[in-house]
Amino acid sequence: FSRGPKVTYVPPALSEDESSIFAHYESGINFDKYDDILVDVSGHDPPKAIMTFEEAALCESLNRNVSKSGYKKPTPVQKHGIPIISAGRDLMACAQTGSGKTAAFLLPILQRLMADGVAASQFSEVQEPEVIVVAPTRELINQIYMEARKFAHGTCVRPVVVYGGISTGYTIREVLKGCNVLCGTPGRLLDIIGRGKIGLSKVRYLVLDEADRMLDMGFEPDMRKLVSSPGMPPKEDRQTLMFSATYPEDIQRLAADFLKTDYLFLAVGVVGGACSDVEQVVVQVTKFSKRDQLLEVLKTTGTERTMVFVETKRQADFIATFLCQEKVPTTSIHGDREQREREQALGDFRSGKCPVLVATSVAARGLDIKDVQHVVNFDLPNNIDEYVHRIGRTGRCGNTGKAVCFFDPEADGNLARSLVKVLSGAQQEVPKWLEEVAFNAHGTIGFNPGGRVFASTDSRKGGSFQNDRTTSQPAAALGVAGDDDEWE
Ligand SMILES: Nc1ncnc2c1ncn2[C@@H]1O[C@H](COP(=O)(O)OP(=O)(O)OP(=O)(O)O)[C@@H](O)[C@H]1O
Repeated sequence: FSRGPKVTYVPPALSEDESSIFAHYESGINFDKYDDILVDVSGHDPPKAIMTFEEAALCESLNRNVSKSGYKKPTPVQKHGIPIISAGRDLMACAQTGSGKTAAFLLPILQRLMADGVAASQFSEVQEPEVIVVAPTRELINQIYMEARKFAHGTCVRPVVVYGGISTGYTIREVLKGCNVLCGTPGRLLDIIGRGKIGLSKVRYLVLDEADRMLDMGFEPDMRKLVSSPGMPPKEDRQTLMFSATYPEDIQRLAADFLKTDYLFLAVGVVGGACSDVEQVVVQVTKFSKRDQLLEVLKTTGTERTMVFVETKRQADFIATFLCQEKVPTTSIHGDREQREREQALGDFRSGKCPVLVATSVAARGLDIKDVQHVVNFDLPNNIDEYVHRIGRTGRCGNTGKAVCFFDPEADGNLARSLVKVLSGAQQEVPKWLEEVAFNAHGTIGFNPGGRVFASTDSRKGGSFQNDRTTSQPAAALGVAGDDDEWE
């Protein structure tokens, strides 16, 4: 697993200060509208949803941590997901970006560990975690770890995080101090397991966040390796939980290999639908006009936090340099930057020191950053699901946001049709010219811009997917992650 020179980076020690552990932003004006979203639970005998956190019957310390986090009532994925997980069922859950999927799995898992009196083992040469959480990028797994650390605060349960780009020696020392909830990116996780530092026989929960990404061609082999690692309980003897905002149908089918046959499928809203709290604007551009138009957009957005997505690592550096020259305080994140730089960039963006972050798709999924008002798709991804994740960096937790996308008919024609569908599915205005591009690109058959575009459907129901995602192409083949970008 070691590529290039030995990594020595050790992340700065985390603050033990409660105000920093529980720092959070407020839910937005549309938080209560979550209640209006249609929810579909399919599969045999699903447990009843809860309406309040009290009904989740969390232990005192978890309850305290939930309220210190500013959570007053559960979001739909939490209302349904928490009792499903507490009932011991396997779950494939799909809910829109920013709607609280992380707490939906962390809370019932931590509750079970607490109820069973699980306590972090003392230092030991082999650690045996009860929970394994995997996610596709370093920054995302770190964020999930921070959430786990927050909810487990003041309890005996110890979460640990492992990911590429930081010193392996340091990582192993952290694991050996005690580890109940092991959060990791696949490569580093398998590395540490392969070194004999982790025993898997006590694993009760396996969580795949951004599950469709974890099971596409890029990561599927790692996931198969993980579940067939020595000691890992078979799916019948563990609980497997999958979360994402998007689920191509073929990935759903493949996911079933990892789940018990009676798993429940939870769809909050339309599978793969964009969050309607994000205002989406599509601007027609040419390859040569993009840079000026970006400046134009940034002028009107001022210093509000903006993420600019580009296709390649080179392009990310290039645009970030260009913006700095234009006196826009900008930083960048992509797979060629060292981990120290990536964390610094994210930190500067989070704190507002650099209000503009130029990113490849490495930052498209899961990142939850306060006050991101704008997302600009300077380059469009080739895959509509990736677009949905990218624009979901704004408009989170009932807050509103705006996404501007530059559409170059020369280069982006293949996305026109699915973009029209996503726009209309989220009740956004569809420009006439875009409809025309979509129409010309694909002819009339099956083209239905105004109609219902996505079925929120469990693939077991068979064939009712009406979207373009019937085959998920691997991120690498599509250039999703900025062609050659590395995810973990
Ligand atoms: N019940 C709640 N009340 C208030 N805030 C909440 C609640 N649940 C989650 N949040 C907050 O909402 C934000 C978004 O949650 P989270 O990151 O889990 O979303 P997500 O569904 O995983 O999104 P993505 O698809 O982008 O990964 C976080 O800041 C989280 O702390």
